[in-house]
Amino acid sequence: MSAPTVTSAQSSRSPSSDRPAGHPLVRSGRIGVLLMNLGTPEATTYWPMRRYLKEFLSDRRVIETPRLIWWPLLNGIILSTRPSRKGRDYDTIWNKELDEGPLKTITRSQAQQLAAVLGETAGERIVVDWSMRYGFPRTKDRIEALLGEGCDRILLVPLYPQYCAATSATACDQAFRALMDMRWQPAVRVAPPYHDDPVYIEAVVSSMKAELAKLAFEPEVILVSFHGIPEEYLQKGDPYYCHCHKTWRLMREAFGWPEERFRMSFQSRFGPDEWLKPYTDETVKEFAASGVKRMAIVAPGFSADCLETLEELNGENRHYFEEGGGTDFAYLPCLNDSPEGMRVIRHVVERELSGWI
Ligand SMILES: C=CC1=C(C)c2cc3[nH]c(cc4nc(cc5[nH]c(cc1n2)c(C)c5CCC(=O)O)C(CCC(=O)O)=C4C)c(C)c3C=C
Ligand SMILES: [Fe+2]
Ligand SMILES: [Fe+2]
Repeated sequence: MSAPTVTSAQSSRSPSSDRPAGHPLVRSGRIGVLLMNLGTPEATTYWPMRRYLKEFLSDRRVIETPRLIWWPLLNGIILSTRPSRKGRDYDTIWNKELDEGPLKTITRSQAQQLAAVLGETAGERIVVDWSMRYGFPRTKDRIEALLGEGCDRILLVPLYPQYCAATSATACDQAFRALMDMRWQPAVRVAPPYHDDPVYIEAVVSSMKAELAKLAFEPEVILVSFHGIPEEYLQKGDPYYCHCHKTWRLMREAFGWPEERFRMSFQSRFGPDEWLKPYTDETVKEFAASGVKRMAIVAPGFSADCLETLEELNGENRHYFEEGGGTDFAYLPCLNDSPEGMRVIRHVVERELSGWI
């Protein structure tokens, strides 16, 4: 397990002069910032993969199918076959040096870099940490660590530009569950989604332009791919589709390309239900079938590269395009811990800390 705490200082203040004899000393006066992402398996072998998928796919925010129907499916066919198959996919993108998924490596680096920049202005007052909704580091453990560091105010930052109950809300649920049995709860704020924030749009577009400038070809079409969700979640009121659509529209306007050359799609369909359309894999196959030879793909909904981008987009979908007759395929990386990516995280965090610092 990793040791994730990233602190910009070790000391804290306590209201000791107001404390009667015998009352326990609780450190206070500092502000915690918790970057929260999705999570990744601890290893690519069967049992760690199974534990990760079981935790993920048992989340009612992710799978809303009635338990009576879902449990036999999950514990029967899904958890006996998917761990090995997906473990092989994770093997292709695994960070061998640190023996972990790239999502973890990148999220840790984002937290470390954020701690460094906030430390320059706020000194010892701010403590930055990071946690995962599934697997490790656990949100509960990191919130307890922040309290131990003297944080009586915590800013929760779900690292999802577009809000979705299956990602942003479940990350917050996990944090709120940790607070439920605390006597002295910290004051808590939640950073809102940033799908239409000009700083985010500008960062995504300038990062894309820089990546495109490195290519030996100009794509005929750019596909903006977002992680999908079941269609039904949209009908039930989830704003995710609208957030994705707005991000795509603002990116296209900033990019200045017509709709036919700047397309949008949804990836990672799971199970037999209808998911948000158009599907990424079908769109890529259609491009190739209609004679497109050069394309680029980008996934602005992911704040860090992961299985869904490195393997599914840059592996699987590249293969579909080339197999269908395409000649040049470019995957444009996520913002990650790049200067543009850190500019976005810092901007969101500093804005949401206003009044606290
Ligand atoms: C089955 C339902 C799923 C929903 C709904 C869903 C929504 C959703 N997920 C992300 C971001 C990521 N998902 C990742 C992997 C992943 N997603 C699902 C299922 C759903 N996701 C599964 C089962 C998996 C694991 C891999 C697999 O078995 O296919 C990841 C990658 C994590 C990594 O370790 O690299 C991310 C990130 C979003 C943004 C989203 C809805 C908006
Ligand atoms: Fe997912
Ligand atoms: Fe996938």
